[in-house]
Amino acid sequence: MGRVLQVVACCAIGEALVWHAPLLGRGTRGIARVGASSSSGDDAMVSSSPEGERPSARVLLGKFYELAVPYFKETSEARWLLARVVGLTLLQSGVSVVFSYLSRDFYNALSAKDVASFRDILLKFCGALAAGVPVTVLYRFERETLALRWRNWLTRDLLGKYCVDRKFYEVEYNSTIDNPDQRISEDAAAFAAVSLSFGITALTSIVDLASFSTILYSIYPPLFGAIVVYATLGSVLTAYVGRELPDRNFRALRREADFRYALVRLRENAEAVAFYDGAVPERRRAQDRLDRAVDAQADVIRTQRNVEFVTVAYRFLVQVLPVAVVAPLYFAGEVELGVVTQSSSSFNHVLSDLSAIVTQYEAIAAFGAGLDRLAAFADTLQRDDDDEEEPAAGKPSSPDVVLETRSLAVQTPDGTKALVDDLDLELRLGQRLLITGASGAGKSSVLRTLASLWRPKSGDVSLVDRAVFLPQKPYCSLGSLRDQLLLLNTDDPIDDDHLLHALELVGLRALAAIDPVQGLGVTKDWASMLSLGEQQRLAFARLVLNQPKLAVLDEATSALDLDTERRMYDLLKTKLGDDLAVVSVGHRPSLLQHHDLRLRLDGTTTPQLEPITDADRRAAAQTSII
Ligand SMILES: Nc1ncnc2c1ncn2[C@@H]1O[C@H](COP(=O)(O)OP(=O)(O)OP(=O)(O)O)[C@@H](O)[C@H]1O
Repeated sequence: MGRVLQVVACCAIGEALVWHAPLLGRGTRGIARVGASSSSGDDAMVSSSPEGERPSARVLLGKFYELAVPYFKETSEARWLLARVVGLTLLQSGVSVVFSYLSRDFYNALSAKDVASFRDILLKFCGALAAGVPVTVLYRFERETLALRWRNWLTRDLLGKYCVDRKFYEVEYNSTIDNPDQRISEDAAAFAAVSLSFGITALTSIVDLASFSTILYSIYPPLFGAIVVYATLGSVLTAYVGRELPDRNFRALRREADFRYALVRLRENAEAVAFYDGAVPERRRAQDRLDRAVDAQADVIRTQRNVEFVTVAYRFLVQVLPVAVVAPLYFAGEVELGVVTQSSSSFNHVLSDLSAIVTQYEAIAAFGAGLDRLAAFADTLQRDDDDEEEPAAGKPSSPDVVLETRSLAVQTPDGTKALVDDLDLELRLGQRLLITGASGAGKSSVLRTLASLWRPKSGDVSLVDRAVFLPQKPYCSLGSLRDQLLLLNTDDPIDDDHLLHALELVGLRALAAIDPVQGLGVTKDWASMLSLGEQQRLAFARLVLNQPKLAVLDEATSALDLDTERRMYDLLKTKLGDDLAVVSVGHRPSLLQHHDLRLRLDGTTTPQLEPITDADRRAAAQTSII
């Protein structure tokens, strides 16, 4: 019975549902995580709950409330639209009742061969059509408009929370949430459409139930009793036969997402897999996951078959049951033929209102799964909001200081690895600091902490406002060549001559000539078209255009030849000179030429800060790595 209540609590009645299993299974892990390892057959990818552990009806209802209500609380337009939809829903039910009576009179006139009444009813029928058609059309239009606006609001709300304070980074690296992209786009849209569908059908059902029950009762009270017994029996029997269905549905969704993720990994890493000749293990892995998904789906369809034995018999029986109950009255001449047909159509109406579990068992279970996913995502965004303050850096104590750390201790976000202890650093305009150390020593982690991506274990970081970080992996946004150059200058207008000059300085002027008509407006998939070195040079062009006070470069020249590396650092020197401080991370000895201070992470947690001398530079020139 708990399962029955759970399903009923999700919503009273459902009709055509769009939130289907395939939709939920359409999963990709976040692109940034594609290179990361995924646990084999990890079923915890789709839902926030572990396999087999679905939230209770009460929890689901709470989640539904939290997701659904804010839109209607916050915008008066939403309330008006909802009011219109509710009004049209009631009118729509009224239209059904009117047609039920017209149909009764129609058949009565027909069986009595009463031509005058028949004509009269045909006229009434045309009048009812004139009123009923606009109601039906507008009902659907307003309802879809509301679903669209609700989706828009919900998606914007999630997107806003996701993009604020680098939440996308938190979600990607510090949470168990998979596929945030899918949740923001597809799950939010499905939530709005399905919730509305459920809400409206629930309302329609209540109104229908009241009006058609009255009709049934007025025709013949035992008919009303028959329907209550029939619907109750049907619902209980279906819930019992299909009791495994929600869990099996959940499992099938997870495994489908697992399978899709294996394919996405292959697509995203196509070049690396081709170089490694790794298609065979990738295929084996994908096939394993496909097998698991197919097994889970086979379980689902077996259970569905059993449920269908009940539901199909139920639907067939209802064709004759009301007529069979009223037939004795008709044979006894106590009611006319129209009453028999009206009782049949009213019976069908009431039955569909009472038969939520029978008709929508699978759909409601799928809705619960989707709701759980979306709510878990919203919770994560909200939880981070309620957490302690973001680890924002303070401001340096003096105008020519661009970066200061006081007793800074750095550790990995999970707290398992202490990387740096007690770092005191003061960097002034014009100074150039190189951070060196073995792979895995914590160089990038120090930069992440300086950029406030990671919370310091202890100590403070102060940073000028105009600081720019270039990550190890170059980044190109979607958009034109101009957009790539202005990535750091989204607010300042910069004319095309300056942009072209910056391209010239980094040896990429030819990019503006790819399309002579569009010039800087040319749009390509820059990340896959440009070589790694070209993307790194593009990043230097951005620096020149942005003119920051502090540039933090994480192996930003690793893909460049030594000559180009020198030209890039010289460019910063000639263009920005003493108005810029630089912090670089790198392994190459050549980098010593471009820096005057060195922070050595030598495997202990105590970093060594030292000036770089000419002797160091000469000695380093004899080695291949520093
Ligand atoms: N999000 C994370 N969670 C847990 N450990 C992490 C995380 N990110 C990095 N680490 C670990 O922290 C250590 C330092 O990583 P970091 O990227 O700072 O090294 P690095 O010195 O920059 O190395 P490389 O020169 O190879 O780029 C590594 O052992 C790494 O595995």
